[in-house]
Amino acid sequence: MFEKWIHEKLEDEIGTVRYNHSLDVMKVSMELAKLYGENEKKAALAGLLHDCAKIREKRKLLKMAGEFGIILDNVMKNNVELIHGPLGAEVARKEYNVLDIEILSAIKYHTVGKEDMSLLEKIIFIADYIEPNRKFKGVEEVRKLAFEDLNASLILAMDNTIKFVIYGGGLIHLNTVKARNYLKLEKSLE
Ligand SMILES: Nc1ncnc2c1ncn2[C@@H]1O[C@H](COP(=O)(O)OP(=O)(O)O)[C@@H](O)[C@H]1O
Repeated sequence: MFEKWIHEKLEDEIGTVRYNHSLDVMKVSMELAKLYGENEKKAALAGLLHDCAKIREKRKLLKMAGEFGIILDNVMKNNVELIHGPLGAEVARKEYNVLDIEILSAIKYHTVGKEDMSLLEKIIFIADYIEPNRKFKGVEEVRKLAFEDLNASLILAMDNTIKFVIYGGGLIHLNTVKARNYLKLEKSLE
């Protein structure tokens, strides 16, 4: 769907398993875009590139974040895996020539979310959570809900993630708390 070099570079950078996950996220993102009236091509590109900075080596991740001038908050310093969102937006812009700020923002916030998310941000967040190879407990319910009530599916996914992180003794990213609270308030006004 996109130029061959994009696919080749992506697979080379993040490995075949992550690349295949990205293709699945791309497909689900397009389905959701069609259902909820978002631009399918934008959803496809954001879905494809959402993990473009998913680098395993902690040192390389931190080095790149430094080079791109990304300011790390305490939660990101504690769990460097979370850096791949904001770093991904920078990599997508500089290395994959993505200029669309809505796509870049969807990549940036795909793991932790943010307060008052756009439709595209919501779609990429939930597509990453429900793509067909995700097998964890509770995913079925979120998967079903995503096609019936997008906001409700996001709340459930965020609740699950918050519980999962607490269970593992980790730090919850504040964006996720803000995103969840905003969605809950929004829902109560529906
Ligand atoms: N909102 C959050 N706050 C803190 N940690 C989180 C949050 N969301 C995800 N994490 C943690 O960050 C890591 C990466 O998450 P994610 O990118 O969703 O994983 P995956 O590799 O399955 O795509 C996981 O270990 C997860 O526990």
